[in-house]
Amino acid sequence: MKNTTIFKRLLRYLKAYRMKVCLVLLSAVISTAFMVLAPFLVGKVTTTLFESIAEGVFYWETLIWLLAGLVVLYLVSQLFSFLQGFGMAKITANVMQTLRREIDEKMHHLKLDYYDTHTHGDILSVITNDVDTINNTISQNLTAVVTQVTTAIGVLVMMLMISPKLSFIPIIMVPLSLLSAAGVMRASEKYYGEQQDLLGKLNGYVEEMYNGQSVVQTFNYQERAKSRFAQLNEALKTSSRKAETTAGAISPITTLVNDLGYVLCAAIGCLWAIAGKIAVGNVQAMLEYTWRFAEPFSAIAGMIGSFGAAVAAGNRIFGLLDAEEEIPDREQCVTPSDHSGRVTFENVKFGYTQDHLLMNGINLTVQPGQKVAVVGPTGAGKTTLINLLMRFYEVNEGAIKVDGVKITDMSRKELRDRFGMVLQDTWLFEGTIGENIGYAKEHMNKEEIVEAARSACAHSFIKTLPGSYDMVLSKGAENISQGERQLLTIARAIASDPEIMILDEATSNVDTHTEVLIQKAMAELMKGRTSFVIAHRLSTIRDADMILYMEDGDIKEVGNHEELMRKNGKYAALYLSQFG
Ligand SMILES: Nc1ncnc2c1ncn2[C@@H]1O[C@H](COP(=O)(O)OP(=O)(O)OP(=O)(O)O)[C@@H](O)[C@H]1O
Repeated sequence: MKNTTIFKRLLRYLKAYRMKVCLVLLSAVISTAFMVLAPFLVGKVTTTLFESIAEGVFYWETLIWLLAGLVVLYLVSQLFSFLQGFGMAKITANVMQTLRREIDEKMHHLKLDYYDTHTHGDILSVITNDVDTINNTISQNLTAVVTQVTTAIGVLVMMLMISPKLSFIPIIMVPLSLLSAAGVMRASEKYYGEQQDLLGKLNGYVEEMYNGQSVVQTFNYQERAKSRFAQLNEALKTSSRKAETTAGAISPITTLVNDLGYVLCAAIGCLWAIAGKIAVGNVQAMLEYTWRFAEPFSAIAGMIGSFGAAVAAGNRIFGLLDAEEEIPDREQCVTPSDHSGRVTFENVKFGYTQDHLLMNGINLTVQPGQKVAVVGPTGAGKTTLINLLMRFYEVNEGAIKVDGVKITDMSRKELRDRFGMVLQDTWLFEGTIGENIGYAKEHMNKEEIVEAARSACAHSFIKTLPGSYDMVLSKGAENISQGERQLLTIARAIASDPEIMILDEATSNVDTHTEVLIQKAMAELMKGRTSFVIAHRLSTIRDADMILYMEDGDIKEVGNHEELMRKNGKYAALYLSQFG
């Protein structure tokens, strides 16, 4: 996306507050203009004092008026500066709230492949860091640009009013200092680029080595790891030193050029004052203005970096906001009258990418209450079958029906309400055990929660935990064991009482006793419901009503265990490879 397009889109968010933005900018202009007038009045005070001393008459009245004028100037300037800051903070807070709301809303409608192609850290960084970067740029730099431009114009006007000839010195010196700074800046940018690259490499290396500490030790890789780290660290030190020393020269160079201009202005001003061509106070005011004239230019140059960061952040935010969305639900959704849990696949074709079909025409009918086991080697398409059933992805051709209605004709909520899922990846949130079980359904009472836990064989272990159902689970439920986590997710699924269950590899990584408990709980969960079980361990699915053997995205064999064993095909080979 072009930088100008990003800026225009960002500015569009301010459109809703255009009146307020105008008032804020007007306040910034007024505050700065009053500030710019101050040195002129201070100069007048000096001239009056000088004349009083020279003439031996003290001009009290003029002095009091001038000082009172100064107080008013400062007061008005600070008042408008406060109004500007207050107004801008309110506007940016509202704009950021809108931006975050839009991102959040978008995330609920994104096509699932967005999550496949972007890491969680990346998406999180958009909603936090990138929005924050925009926030800082709008709140700090937008008004600062106006303030600095007003200052530059105001100071220039004042200098030209006081002494057009003396004004030539700062007018020439400022661009000269900026040009010399630009040369040094280009050199330092190169070193900064190198530094960022090396920093990225070092971070990546450290992460890899620390995460894989046990592997590093197993392979006795410590010494090589240390020497590689030392190499990267040394290179980073050199490029950081070069970047910092070059960048460090910018400020002394520009200050020196501006200081020379200042001295020149002072020398000429003094000579002219002695010759009576200019009032003493005006020389003082000119010196002050010379000083102030350089400031806006270096401030704006400093802001260019932050505008660059805002453009990069905007690019990422709009990249997310423009990402393709899932197809919306139909306006007139159909609600199946039947709640039996019948599932059919009719000539379903599907591919994750346009140019490659994974499934080439799946046909399947599952009767209500049947237990279907899906087996096959890794990458066979077992998870994909479930993803399509839950409508996480859209089929390319054909139709999937639940209780006689195409899933594309139902609302997603209606469809997903009919399903319960117990996955290997047990998702539990920070909260009490009771809340986690009750999450399945609104307004569950304590008895219903305990009943669900009993059916899931989870009640007895929950009773032994400190706090029982009120025990608070930590993030990722790290304070209970893997098996206990699985029993809790089964209890939650039982509590939700869905008509179709999906169970994915729920019994891995647990001890034998817990595995028996989990199998009992799962049997309870599947009772009277249509269920799909994805299992690698074939012992658990021998009693399935239907076994689907999948390979390369298609169903190669269908039947119950005895039928498939008699067939002596791929399922039989897989079974025999596990049980001899
Ligand atoms: N999000 C995705 N984008 C692109 N390709 C994918 C995606 N998910 C899976 N695939 C590919 O589709 C094929 C089927 O994957 P799937 O996850 O359904 O297999 P699986 O049978 O569940 O495997 P496993 O037993 O290892 O979990 C694989 O070749 C896989 O690489």
